[in-house]
Amino acid sequence: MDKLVIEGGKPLSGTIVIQGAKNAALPILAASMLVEGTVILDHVPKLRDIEVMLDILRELGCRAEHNAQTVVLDTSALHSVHIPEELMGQMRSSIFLMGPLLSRFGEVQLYQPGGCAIGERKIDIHLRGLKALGAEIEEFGNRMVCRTEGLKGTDIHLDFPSVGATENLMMAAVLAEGTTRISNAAREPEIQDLQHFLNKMGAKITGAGTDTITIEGVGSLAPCRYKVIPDRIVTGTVMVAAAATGGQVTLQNTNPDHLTSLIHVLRRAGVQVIADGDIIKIGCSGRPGAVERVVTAPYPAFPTDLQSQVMVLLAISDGISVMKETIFEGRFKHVDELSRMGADIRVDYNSAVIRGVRRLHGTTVEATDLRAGAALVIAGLVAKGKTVVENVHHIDRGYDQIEEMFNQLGARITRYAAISNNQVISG
Ligand SMILES: CC(=O)N[C@H]1[C@@H](OP(=O)(O)OP(=O)(O)OC[C@H]2O[C@@H](n3ccc(=O)[nH]c3=O)[C@H](O)[C@@H]2O)O[C@H](CO)[C@@H](O)[C@@H]1O
Ligand SMILES: C=C(OP(=O)(O)O)C(=O)O
Repeated sequence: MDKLVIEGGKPLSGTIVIQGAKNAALPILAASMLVEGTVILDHVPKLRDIEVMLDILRELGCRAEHNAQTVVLDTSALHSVHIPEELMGQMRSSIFLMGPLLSRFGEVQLYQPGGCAIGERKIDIHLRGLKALGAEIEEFGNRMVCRTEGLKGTDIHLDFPSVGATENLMMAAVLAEGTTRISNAAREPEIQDLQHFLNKMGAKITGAGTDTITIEGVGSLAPCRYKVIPDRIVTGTVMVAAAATGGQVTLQNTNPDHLTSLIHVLRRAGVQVIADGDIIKIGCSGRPGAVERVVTAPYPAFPTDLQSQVMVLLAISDGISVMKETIFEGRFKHVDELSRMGADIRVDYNSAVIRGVRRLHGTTVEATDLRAGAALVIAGLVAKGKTVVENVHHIDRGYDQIEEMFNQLGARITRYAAISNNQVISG
């Protein structure tokens, strides 16, 4: 597995352009299977999860190319509705194909999705919603066979505003007969992006961004070209890294409206944040202040995907902060690693009490999941001395070469690519 070696202690400075959003691109790639013809998607980041999604689409018979930041999909030769177990297990987002394939072909065979070990991550809300639309789902252990004689619009209330279930059901309902209303829907910006994309292809969806989404079924869709929104979590990761290193950074291709809760937390910590159009400027001099209480919750509240990164800032702040995680029960795995770098953090059930220390020190740490890994890279940038972050493949799921992203801002990070057994070469 690749590792990153970080020489810490240098403030980040300069300008950076933010990549397109992984969590918007993945459902949009799946939604493209609803249409016959050529779909062109711009600003799709080069990430491990995107590669896996494209591999799945190729298995289904779709032609898929990803050059620079543009993906070209030709869905006219789709011939399979069977997603291979090995690919299905590589990420959570493989589940996004359930709604579109079922809707277009009346059948899909797939397996339980994989993904980061951050919690149990059931799919019961997806399955209940699809059954309400008229799907018959048989489960054989890990394997699921879903069939329908034709989906029919209905009212669906989600027990929890699940992002993935909201998206899956929107995609399933687009070609269903009649009108579907999803209440207690998730409101994340990526759901609005999916609505914009589907409507551009001729769908009739309103309400994304609110807790009630209405989908009027249409007979067919027409292919289109679409640009994916900026990645708010990558934006937030760079903002936190800039602040934690006491740097001055300008971020381009951002949407500050998607980051209101983070901006609020950073300002409470004494970080200077200036938002102007699609540009965010971050400046921080001196030690950040503690933030009494940060609670993760569905959008527009503070995002769970930025919890670990912000914890690094709080770990070196002046005072005591509390971070409460309400979305995923297994999302404090970075705490042990940060503690080994000198942080003072105590976890009690779903809350972490963080007593700020003056500095962290470099050591060897392990990325246990995507955002935990990003947090350890920030910790390495802040720390005195050398930090080695292992298991970088988790980070590669969501950041397009994180070392290059930070090195553009003056960081000193080297990737070592493992090639076999104990042999390593510099990347
Ligand atoms: C590709 C993508 O967009 N991933 C994001 C998406 O994940 P994802 O769509 O998986 O997250 P959900 O909103 O569905 O999950 C939130 C909570 O609901 C639970 N749940 C979900 C579905 C279900 O059928 N049953 C159930 O119990 C999950 O275990 C979790 O505790 O939203 C999360 C919450 O903002 C983010 O952290 C992920 O980065
Ligand atoms: C948890 C994440 O992604 P996924 O839902 O794809 O596992 C994430 O992006 O932080």
